[in-house]
Amino acid sequence: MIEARELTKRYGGKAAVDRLSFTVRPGHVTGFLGPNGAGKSTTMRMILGLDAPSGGAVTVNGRRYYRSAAPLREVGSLLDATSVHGGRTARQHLLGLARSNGIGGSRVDEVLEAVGLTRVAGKRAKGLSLGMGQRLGIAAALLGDPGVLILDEPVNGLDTEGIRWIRDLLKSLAADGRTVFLSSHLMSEMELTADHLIVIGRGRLLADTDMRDFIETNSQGATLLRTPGAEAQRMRALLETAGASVRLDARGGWRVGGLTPAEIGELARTQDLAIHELTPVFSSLEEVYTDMTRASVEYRGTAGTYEAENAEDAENAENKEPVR
Ligand SMILES: Nc1ncnc2c1ncn2[C@@H]1O[C@H](COP(=O)(O)OP(=O)(O)OP(=O)(O)O)[C@@H](O)[C@H]1O
Repeated sequence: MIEARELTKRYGGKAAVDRLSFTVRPGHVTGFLGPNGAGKSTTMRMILGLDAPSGGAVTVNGRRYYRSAAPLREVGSLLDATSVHGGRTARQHLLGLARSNGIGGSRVDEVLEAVGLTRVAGKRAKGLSLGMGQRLGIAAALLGDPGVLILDEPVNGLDTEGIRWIRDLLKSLAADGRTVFLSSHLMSEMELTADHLIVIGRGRLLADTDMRDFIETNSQGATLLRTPGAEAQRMRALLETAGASVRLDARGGWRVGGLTPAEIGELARTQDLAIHELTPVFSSLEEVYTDMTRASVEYRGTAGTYEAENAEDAENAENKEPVR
């Protein structure tokens, strides 16, 4: 269990983390979301005792983590997979960590096997691919068989198979009763992996909520509509005339907003148009998250005029209560 209470970190005059309170519970995969610069890494570093809070406190299993006698047995973390001595082999790297934490050498072989690096265990870290380096970081996090895992962007650099592997791994670790806390900018992956979410923006809590509740409560209701190809444009025109928003859905068919499925069906009947599918759909995590954090985006490409566009949004967001 990780508990943050009024956790704050200031750099100069600026609050990178601003009175953040949340609890990360065992038995769940908790996703930690926020735009670039929102304060995720700073929060994780404070949990691990690598940065000192300017105010408030954060504990792991009720204690400040840096006071732990056998840290790797309590918390496994992956913050930066490239922070490995390039001249050491994968096995040497893990053996060094194991020794300094009183962990036997046989565990090193177990975790190498678990992350699929046994074949390259004798290879120097600087010769490992991005994905292999990421797996080595995950192996180090698992080394002490810890009850709490804190992973900053663990799928960074992993291929499709690797992403699926880590999804299954994290879910099974949570199902074993461990506390799993991870950040990622890959929303589609987060939607599949996490069952709870903590969302921050500009260092402040925006939401601390169950994943399904978050999506269902904040979704713009819409309907997926499929019609025979020959009638699609007539159907679209009919819906738009009735005031609906209609756009192509990535899965094929139209995504219709502003009308209920029953209203769509009745409209189609008036023009004798056939319907092959009419399914209520929720927004994706990405859509809900993008709406929620729009005001908190600190770094944005120049195609959007951020300062002017968001000044008012940001003010409104700061006065909002977090979603719980
Ligand atoms: N050592 C530091 N000195 C000064 N400012 C810092 C320092 N570390 C972080 N910051 C600032 O604190 C804010 C939060 O940064 P942080 O890296 O925690 O965000 P993040 O949510 O992890 O971002 P990203 O998604 O880009 O990794 C940013 O404005 C960053 O510039």
